[in-house]
Amino acid sequence: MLIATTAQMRELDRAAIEEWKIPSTELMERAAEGVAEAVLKELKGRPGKSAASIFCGTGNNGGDGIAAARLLARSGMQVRVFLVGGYEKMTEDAKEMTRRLSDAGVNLEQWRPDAELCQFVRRSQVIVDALFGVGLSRPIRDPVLVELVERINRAEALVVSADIASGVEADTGRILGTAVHADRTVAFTMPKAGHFAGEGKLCTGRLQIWDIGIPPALIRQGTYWTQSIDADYVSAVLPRRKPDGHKGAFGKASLIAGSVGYTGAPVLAAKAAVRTGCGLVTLGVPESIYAITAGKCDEPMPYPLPDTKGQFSKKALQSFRQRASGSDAVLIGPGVGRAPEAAWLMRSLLEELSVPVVVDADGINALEGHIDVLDRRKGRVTVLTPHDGEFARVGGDLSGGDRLGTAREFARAHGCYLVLKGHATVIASPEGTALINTTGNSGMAKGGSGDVLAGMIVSLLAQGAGPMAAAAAAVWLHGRAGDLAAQALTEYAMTPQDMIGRISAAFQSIRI
Ligand SMILES: NC(=O)C1=CN([C@@H]2O[C@H](COP(=O)(O)OP(=O)(O)OC[C@H]3O[C@@H](n4cnc5c(N)ncnc54)[C@H](O)[C@@H]3O)[C@@H](O)[C@H]2O)[C@@H](O)CC1
Ligand SMILES: [K+]
Repeated sequence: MLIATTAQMRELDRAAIEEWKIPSTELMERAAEGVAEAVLKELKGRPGKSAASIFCGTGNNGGDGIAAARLLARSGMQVRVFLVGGYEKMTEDAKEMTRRLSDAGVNLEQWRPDAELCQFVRRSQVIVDALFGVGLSRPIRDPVLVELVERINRAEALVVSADIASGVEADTGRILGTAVHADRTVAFTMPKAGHFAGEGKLCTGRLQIWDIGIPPALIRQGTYWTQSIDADYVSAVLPRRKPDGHKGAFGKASLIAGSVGYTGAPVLAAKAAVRTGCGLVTLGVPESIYAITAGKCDEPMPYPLPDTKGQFSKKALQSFRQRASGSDAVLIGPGVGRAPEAAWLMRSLLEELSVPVVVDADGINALEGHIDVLDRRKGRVTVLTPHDGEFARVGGDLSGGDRLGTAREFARAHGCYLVLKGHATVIASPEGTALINTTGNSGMAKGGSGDVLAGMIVSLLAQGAGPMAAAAAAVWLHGRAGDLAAQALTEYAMTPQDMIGRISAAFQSIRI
């Protein structure tokens, strides 16, 4: 799904109102219909037997809530509508909705956490959160608001957020102060990054996009730099398989991985690469672990490279050149260790390889203090796959909490493709585009999971996918395989090996 920025949302609303002469109150009424419909659809009992507490801020998000309250009252629900903030601060449209509400016989009440109101909130089956939308501009600090957000989050009621969970920064997914944890979010016109990225994802609940009547022609005019990755996206970008292709037609991936102490990483990466479809997977490992690696590999082709004290030595470079010539894509780093010669090898490979290179784990660590090596690859394809710790080692600063923005900046500055792994993995390109993944679970946060992903990415690159396509498809399929493994085995017990076994089922869940 294409993701709009708050600036783009404002521009769409403005153009619809000023250029297309669509009354702003009409847009607000449509937004309210979306919220009311979501509430009524989810309601367990009959509307006449149900109560809703509707919390409204003073901006237009609050206006949406006030309008939704009228629609819910009309359905027979017992609604009480609470304004949080001063009446005089309300926008004109929100005031207009207040008049319409009062014409329908419902009053807008000032929120105060007294016993009687709190009692009503406690017995409400539904809470509508219309405190802040894309206009949230600073952290929520007002004690009345902070207490209210906590109250909403403690409540048993179904919580439906209008546009975005209040407290989530729409462009980043950061929580500003505190935030509502919604069960459902009805987002207007287009999704925002905050629905998918960072902690915002956890506050969103089930997301629904609701058309409020912005002309499609206006929406099409925009250039959207961010997208979420879903099954349709993956099936669109996956390299097609030629019916008459032989194994050479599906690419050769060369992996350089492993050390004494890390014998699993190379095998996991290589097996995942095979499972993801490439024709040939070769795997260079330090001599000391060759025998054990060979014993674990059937389809991938392992070979020994010179090592010293169990990690690659400088001599491995020459041997790798001979073995890996003709590769379509290379993966370096899983489990290679951090000894100086192994790190030197990682950097030397980056300097000389002209084919796409995926740099994972200790391959990334080898760039600590040597980021110039990465910069010199500008123009060649490099996919870096750090988790937060590795990202920090190469200068990625996540202290601001904006994973999306930070990833985008890094990719642009260093001319690489960045796969910033974690909850809602972000992928950023040197051109400034970014993707946010929607699959995966905490059962994947286990050693070996990253090796599987790296193998999947290099496999797709070898098959001819572009770097964004390869990264996006691999990340989504990897998460999907993880979700399927969790369903079958629980997040506790599932292993990266189990995920490799479910890559096939992940493929089956998309149109191919
Ligand atoms: N015509 C439009 O522009 C439409 C807007 N719509 C709704 O309007 C929303 C945007 O409305 P607004 O731009 O009025 O913004 P919001 O309603 O999101 O909030 C802005 C208000 O909150 C205040 N505020 C921001 N951060 C605060 C904080 N931390 N503590 C206390 N107060 C804070 C601001 O000063 C401002 O008064 C959208 O998310 C959507 O829900 C929809 O009604 C559709 C049409
Ligand atoms: K909201």
